[in-house]
Amino acid sequence: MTSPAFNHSHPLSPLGWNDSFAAELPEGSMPARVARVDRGAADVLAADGQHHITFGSRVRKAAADDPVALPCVGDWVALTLLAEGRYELEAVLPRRTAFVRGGVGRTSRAGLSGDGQGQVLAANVDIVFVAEPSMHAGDLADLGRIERLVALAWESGGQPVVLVTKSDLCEHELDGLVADVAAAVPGVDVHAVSAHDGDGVALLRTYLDGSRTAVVLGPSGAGKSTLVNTLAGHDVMDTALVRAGDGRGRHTTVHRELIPLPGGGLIIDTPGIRRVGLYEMTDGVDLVFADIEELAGQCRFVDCGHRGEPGCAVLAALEGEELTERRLASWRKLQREADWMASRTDARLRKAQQDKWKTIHKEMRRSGRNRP
Ligand SMILES: Nc1nc2c(ncn2[C@@H]2O[C@H](COP(=O)(O)OP(=O)(O)OP(=O)(O)O)[C@@H](O)[C@H]2O)c(=O)[nH]1
Ligand SMILES: [Zn+2]
Repeated sequence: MTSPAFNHSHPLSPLGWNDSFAAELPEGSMPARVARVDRGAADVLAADGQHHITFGSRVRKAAADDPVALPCVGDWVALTLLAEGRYELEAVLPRRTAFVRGGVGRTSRAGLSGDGQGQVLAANVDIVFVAEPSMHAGDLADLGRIERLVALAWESGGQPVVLVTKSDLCEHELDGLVADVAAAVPGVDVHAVSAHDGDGVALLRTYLDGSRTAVVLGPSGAGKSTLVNTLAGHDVMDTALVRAGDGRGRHTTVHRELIPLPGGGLIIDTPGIRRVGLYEMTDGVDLVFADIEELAGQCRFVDCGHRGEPGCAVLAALEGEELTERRLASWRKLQREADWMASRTDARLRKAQQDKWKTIHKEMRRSGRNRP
């Protein structure tokens, strides 16, 4: 990730504003960050406080063509002052990262274009905390679920950080568990945290240095709310202190989804991002399973299915115990899901699959195999 020169003196710096966004701001407009979106209108945080604003005609038109163009929480937007003295949302500045649900082609990056079906759940998220409880209903942390959510995090363009939560409840050797988790997500930081003991919480804050924006993904009961409340220093679901970049904000009780933290940095917390499952996932899967992808590249046959073909490097690694059965199965499962997801949205692939099935059905009719 590029880290543009940071202008600490700008009143919006605490909300994550930086030179790379500033370079995209249309002349004569005012920057603001979207804290919440509600049917054609948004609550935004600007240097002079919070505004409730409507979308301009250009934004409405773009969104009608492709919902991915709709402003979403975390977006940086350009406001223009209308003659009657109120602001209007004139443009969404290019997103650096985005969580996009469905409908986006393989080639589009960070939600910049779609096929008319996609929805952006959160934008400009720098850090994706993946929370997985150390113990879950008597079971140890679920590695498969961690792999899936980390793949999703890579896919968004953000940096994943895995948190083994509720570490105080771990009935096994915690260091061993953290090592197992780390082995499942090469290149990703893994930390044990406990909101109850406060263990690891200070470390979490360091990821938000430089006014970064984070989300917390994870299953129900992983302790996401507890962590967000701990970082916010209060119960964010009840009242929120609306504070503009310069600290001169007003106090309101509006529930916002973009939460500036007292220690610096921001958290985006929405029902959609909490329920994030496995959406479009292609690059992300490749990154989480970079080790297997590399092995697969060494197989004798380029189209090796790793199911017993001669010269298969993947199965050799399995035999040599460099690779576990669990991890190979997890890779196959996520790849199947990723292909299926892509096939739903990639019209060309969809057509190819239809043709394939047509051929198969034709074959079946010819051979009489579909008859009882
Ligand atoms: N022992 C222990 N319990 C915790 C910890 N963090 C959270 N809990 C408890 O775990 C339960 C679930 O925590 P939540 O923060 O509501 O979990 P969540 O991930 O937000 O769950 P959903 O809202 O269902 O998505 C609550 O009863 C918390 O008090 C921790 O570090 N240690
Ligand atoms: Zn192979």
